[in-house]
Amino acid sequence: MSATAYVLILDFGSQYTQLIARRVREAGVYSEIHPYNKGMEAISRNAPAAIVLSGGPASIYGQASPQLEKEILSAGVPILGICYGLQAIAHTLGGRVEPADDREYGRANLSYINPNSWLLEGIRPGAQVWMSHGDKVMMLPEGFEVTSSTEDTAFASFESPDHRICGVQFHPEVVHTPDGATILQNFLRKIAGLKPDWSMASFIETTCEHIRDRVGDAHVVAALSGGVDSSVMVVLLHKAIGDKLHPIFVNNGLLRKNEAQEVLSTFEDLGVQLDYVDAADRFLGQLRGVIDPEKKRKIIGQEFIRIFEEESARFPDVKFLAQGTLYPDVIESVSFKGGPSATIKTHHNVGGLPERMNLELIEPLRELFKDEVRSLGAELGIPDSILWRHPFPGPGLAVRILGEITPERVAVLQEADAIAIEEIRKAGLYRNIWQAFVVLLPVRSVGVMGDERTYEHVAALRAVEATDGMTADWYPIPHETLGVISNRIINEVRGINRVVYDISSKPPSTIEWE
Ligand SMILES: Nc1ncnc2c1ncn2[C@@H]1O[C@H](COP(=O)(O)OP(=O)(O)OP(=O)(O)O)[C@@H](O)[C@H]1O
Ligand SMILES: O=c1[nH]c(=O)c2[nH+]cn([C@@H]3O[C@H](COP(=O)(O)O)[C@@H](O)[C@H]3O)c2[nH]1
Ligand SMILES: NC(=O)CC[C@H](N)C(=O)O
Ligand SMILES: [Mg+2]
Repeated sequence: MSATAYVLILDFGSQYTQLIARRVREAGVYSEIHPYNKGMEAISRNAPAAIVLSGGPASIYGQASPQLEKEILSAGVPILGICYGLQAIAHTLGGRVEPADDREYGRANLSYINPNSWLLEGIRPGAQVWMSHGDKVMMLPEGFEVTSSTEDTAFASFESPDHRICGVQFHPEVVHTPDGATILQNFLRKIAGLKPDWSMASFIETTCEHIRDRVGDAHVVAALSGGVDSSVMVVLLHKAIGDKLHPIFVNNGLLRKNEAQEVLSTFEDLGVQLDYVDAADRFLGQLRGVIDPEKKRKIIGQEFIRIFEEESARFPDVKFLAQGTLYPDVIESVSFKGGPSATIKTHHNVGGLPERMNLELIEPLRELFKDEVRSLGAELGIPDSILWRHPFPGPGLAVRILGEITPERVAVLQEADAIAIEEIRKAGLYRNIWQAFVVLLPVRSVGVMGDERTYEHVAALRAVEATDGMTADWYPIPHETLGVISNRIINEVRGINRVVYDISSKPPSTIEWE
């Protein structure tokens, strides 16, 4: 994205890092998230107009805690430290950070605001802010000025004499800090002098330019599932490089009922030529006897890549593989060294990739969230019927059949899932729900059907609401609809005699069961 002024966000492992990126984009400025220890590398590659240091779970004075690269502070770029980021600035410049006697979590109010503050311009004393810290700055670096305090925290924010380095102990990126957007705007506009000129339209333009530069005369194969992300990615790349793009759609035998036919006809209508690979036997063969969820994911990730490599031999000069990877796929799969965020599950398209791969990756949506991808898709003119499909994971029904995957179990789950979705659509709920599906449990229970004893599988219905999939709550489908779904599944699908409803949120559960 070399032509665009951007904000470099250095991630110290906060749960909110991705929210910072969003807020910056919402303020009309492009941003990129990099690991905390790769800041200088990013700066030397492409100088940012401003830097934000995220929060993080560690204590800056602790052994092996993620440290701020000292040169960042003298790079001449305006810097905003948030929570751990503020503590890192104070610690690195000779201030003092210590464990607090009174830890502060949740609501707090700024009892004092320094009228000289550039960052807090327009914010009134008493403003609510959201806190989440157990450590405190006890002494400021030389020359720095305190710009606000709460009852428990003397140094709730500070600024350097020239106002270009500042920090806030509270979290301006969360909605519970009502003035957070103003504070971030003050930083971006007043302190860093950035203009709000980033939009989805400019994203399309710069991304296309960037892809054309990178690809040159080479050809690109694209992994297309027919889902939201890869459909948007394919249309974007097609705009950038035209016929040098070869989308490949793989039937891994783990798709939903009739999905392969539907995807083929949708893209035929859109006038996009697909390379269709029916590899159901290959995937199901590899997965035989495997029950460990992480093993399933890795096997599927590797098999996908092998197929893409094999297929790419059918086209001339293929050097790249394009995928519809999004930011949440990355953050939940990767944990970088010394750091902070944990691996939750290996998304097949990120951590599931084999170590040696002959194709270079192109992932133009890697920094975006699903709702942003949907608005990008709308900007590209993609129909709502594609953009508003529920997300469906690449490993497909493999992570919804707990225990061993067999062709019979796949068929049972496909039927049950199709009934649930059909009834959810009929009830007019499809678009209110982020994702709904059925999970087949490796548990059997006793039932009675037509005076006969049955001993069959239990199915779980899951429906969640979310905006980006990073957090989610279970969706309250009305009892009447639940009743119809359960009734139809038990009556129409042989092999299931009991349906339960999953009422867990994420966290502490996840959306998929594996
Ligand atoms: N059956 C498939 N054939 C080819 N590529 C696939 C397939 N399934 C997944 N992929 C690749 O893996 C990526 C990640 O899958 P993921 O499910 O997150 O995205 P999606 O399918 O494009 O969108 P959605 O999240 O809406 O389902 C896809 O963007 C695509 O590049
Ligand atoms: O393409 C994908 N490959 C995967 O390996 C994968 N695992 C989870 N998901 C989807 O990601 C979102 C969050 O899921 P979890 O709460 O289960 O982690 C939900 O939308 C999941 O469906 C995946 N998508
Ligand atoms: N949210 C944060 O960044 C917390 C920073 C640090 N771990 C503390 O507890 O004070
Ligand atoms: Mg998908």
